[in-house]
Formats: sequence, structure tokens, C-alpha cells
Amino acid sequence: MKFEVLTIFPEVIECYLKHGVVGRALNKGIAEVKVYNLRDFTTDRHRKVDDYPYGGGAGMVMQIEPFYNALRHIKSDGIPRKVILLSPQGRRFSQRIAKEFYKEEKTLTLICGRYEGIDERIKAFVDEEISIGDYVLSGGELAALVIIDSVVRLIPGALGDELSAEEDSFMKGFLDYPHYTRPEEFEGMRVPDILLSGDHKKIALWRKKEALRNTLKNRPDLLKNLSAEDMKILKELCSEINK
Ligand SMILES: CN(C)c1ccccc1CNc1ccc(C(N)=O)cn1
Repeated sequence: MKFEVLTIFPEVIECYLKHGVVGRALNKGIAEVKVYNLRDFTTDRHRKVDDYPYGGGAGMVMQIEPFYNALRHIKSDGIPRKVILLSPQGRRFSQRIAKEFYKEEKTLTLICGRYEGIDERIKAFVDEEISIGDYVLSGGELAALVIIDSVVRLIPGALGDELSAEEDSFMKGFLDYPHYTRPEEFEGMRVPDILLSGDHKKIALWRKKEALRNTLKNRPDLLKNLSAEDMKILKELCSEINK
């Protein structure tokens, strides 16, 4: 899986890519990220990337030319890509979309805006506009990193322990179950005995029930098309809560 990032702050992207799961995946060569500094695609002495907005108003707007020059340079290798603009106006990103991007196996070219945004004519060169959530950020870089991180985790071999990718219960559409590790007791708070029992069947059942409990509490909207087994656990849970 290949990613390309267009940004005026390449260091912001590069420093994140040195660490953790993504860092290891890049070192293993199962993913590749090329970061382009937009200023390298300017033609003036001051390497300007922004200008005053037509129609007036506060703030500056990013010019189209540097982005156009960068995209023309990048696309000159003729490899198929999906050019994505990160913006608050985009289609809402989700695990489902991360899977979509992963399966498509196209290079993802991520465009990061700053200032008040980018000249609207950028849309002529963009395949998709994506938002990571309903909030305004100072730049698209964090959103680009969210896309890279969530998609890289889907690549086989990216996560040390393969199972943890599958087990991400969010992948199965629910919120995650609680996790514990040593010490067994901390500040009077004990690890649930079931997790010390070694009874893997019971533990799996307990985890499913707790995932449903968390989902019911914080994201009831995710509780749709449940299997008969899950419905049974949910009913048990509700009768417990309503005791
Ligand atoms: C400066 N702004 C507001 C802007 C305007 C237009 C494009 C890019 C930006 C960069 N900022 C972003 C980017 C993404 C998200 C998101 N929710 O995915 C939030 N903010």
C-alpha cells in the first residue's frame, strides 16, 4: 500500500511515521509513504503557497498552482491513484471506508490544506473529499495521518499479532471490550475474576457481553442486525441492568 502526502509541514507527517505500528510497517516495507513539501512546487522566490481571498474577508487561501504543479509531477509516473482532499466538507471517514481504500489497492494521494482552505479549483484534480469528523483543524495533516494509520493497520503483517486486527471488535461493528493487565489489584480495583479463570470460552462470552454493554451505553446506533446469539446476550444484559 502506497501513500503520498502533499503538505507545507512535511516534518509533521514524517515524525509520526517513525513510531509504532506504522513505523514498523514502513520499515518492513509493507507500506510506503512519500511526503512532498508543497513549497518545492512554487515558482517564486518566497515560495508562496497562499494569497488574499477574492471577495475579501479574513485569512488567506492556498493557491491552486503549487498543488497543480505537485500533482502533475507526481502523476507523471502514470500509476493509478486516488487523490483525496482532507476537509471538514468531506464524506465522513470510518473503518468501512478504511477497508474500502485498502481493498482498492490504489496509491492514496492525500492533500493537506492550511490557512482558510484551498482554492476551489483544486476539486478538478481531487477524486474524493474526506472528513475525519465534525470539527475544524488548523490543517489537513492530522486527518491525513488518521487515514494512513487506520489503513496501514489493515495490511497483513502490519500488526505484530495478526489476531489483534481481527479481534478489533470495532471491525465487527461493536465498541471494544475492557482490557486489563498486571497488577491484579490496583488501588483496590481488581481484575474481573473471569479473566483469571483460564476458561477461554467463558472469557470470550464475557468479552462479547462487555463489548455489547459498552456499545449499548455509548453507541446504541451500532446495535443493528445483531446475530441471534448477540441478541440473546443483549437481552440478558438488559434484564441485568433493569434489575
Ligand atoms: C483550515 N481548514 C478548516 C480547512 C479547510 C479546507 C480544507 C482543509 C482544511 C484544513 N483543516 C481541516 C481538514 C480536515 C478536517 C476534518 N474534519 O477532516 C478538519 N480541518
